[in-house]
Amino acid sequence: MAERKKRSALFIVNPHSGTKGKDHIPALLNKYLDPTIFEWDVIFTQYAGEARELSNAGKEKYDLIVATGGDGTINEIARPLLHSKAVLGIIPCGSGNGLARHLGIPLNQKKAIQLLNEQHMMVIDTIKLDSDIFLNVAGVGFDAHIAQSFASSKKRGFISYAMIALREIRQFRCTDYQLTIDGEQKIENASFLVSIANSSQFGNNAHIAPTARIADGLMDICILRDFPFWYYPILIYRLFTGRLKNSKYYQCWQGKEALIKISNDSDEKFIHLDGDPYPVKNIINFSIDPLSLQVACKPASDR
Ligand SMILES: Nc1ncnc2c1ncn2[C@@H]1O[C@H](COP(=O)(O)OP(=O)(O)OP(=O)(O)O)[C@@H](O)[C@H]1O
Repeated sequence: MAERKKRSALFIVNPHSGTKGKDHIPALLNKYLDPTIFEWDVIFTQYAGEARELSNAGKEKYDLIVATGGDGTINEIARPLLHSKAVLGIIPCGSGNGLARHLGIPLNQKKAIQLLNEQHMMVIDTIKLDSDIFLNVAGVGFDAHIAQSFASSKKRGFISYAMIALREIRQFRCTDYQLTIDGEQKIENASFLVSIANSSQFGNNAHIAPTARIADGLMDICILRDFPFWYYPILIYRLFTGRLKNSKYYQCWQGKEALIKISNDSDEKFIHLDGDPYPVKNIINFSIDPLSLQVACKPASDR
């Protein structure tokens, strides 16, 4: 009987992501990835941006390209894979793991590898802005400000992120944003942040868009208005329990296109895309790219 052709997989490991070491990943793959289904290569990145180059070079050769890192690593690897035949896999090793959590991919690395053996996948939306894309959440305001500080911090992980947020909250100044969704103007006053969400959470179960669906052809556009300092603990509680919708400082819309205009006198310098900071322009145009990426995940009934 003819032997079934094996699926080829490339594991791209970001040693810089999250707080845990990654040296054990090749041994874990040897132990738990099914060699009757897959043949595979493993590459550790040497610098930021290399994951994207490796993914681009590998997308014709490999059936599956697996991001072994956090949302920033996933973003880099996914960019060349849009509308291609290659499937994105995820072994969550980041600080927040927002997309993996949304998709129900186990945070346990052994279980995440075993899930790849099951060969389930779904097709998800992604969101475009100029020449960039993101898969999970992007935004301007406080979260972009924190993303910038976090990127230059030597320590990763949730505790480091939370410490930076606590330090920065007191001196942070809100900005005036004009927000237009599908041609209709929604707000033009001060906001603490504006988030564009494809999935429901930033990571670490911080649900900025609790009802967002990742394959519905829509993005969720959420704002948090300026709030008094005493409200901060209540906000954190609502964020982590998926109850932001009940807050009078929160509003969320859905749409296919969104335009954010940042006021000229703002000192806003960054936007974050999947948690990584980029220089921001005064006018940002987002549009949904429906069902543009294949991702290995649990069957719908198990999510
Ligand atoms: N070898 C490397 N050296 C330094 N930085 C790297 C390297 N490989 C990738 N990077 C960069 O590391 C950054 C952080 O990675 P990533 O976002 O995956 O982890 P994280 O921030 O800890 O997790 P999360 O995004 O889930 O919170 C990314 O911007 C990525 O471009």
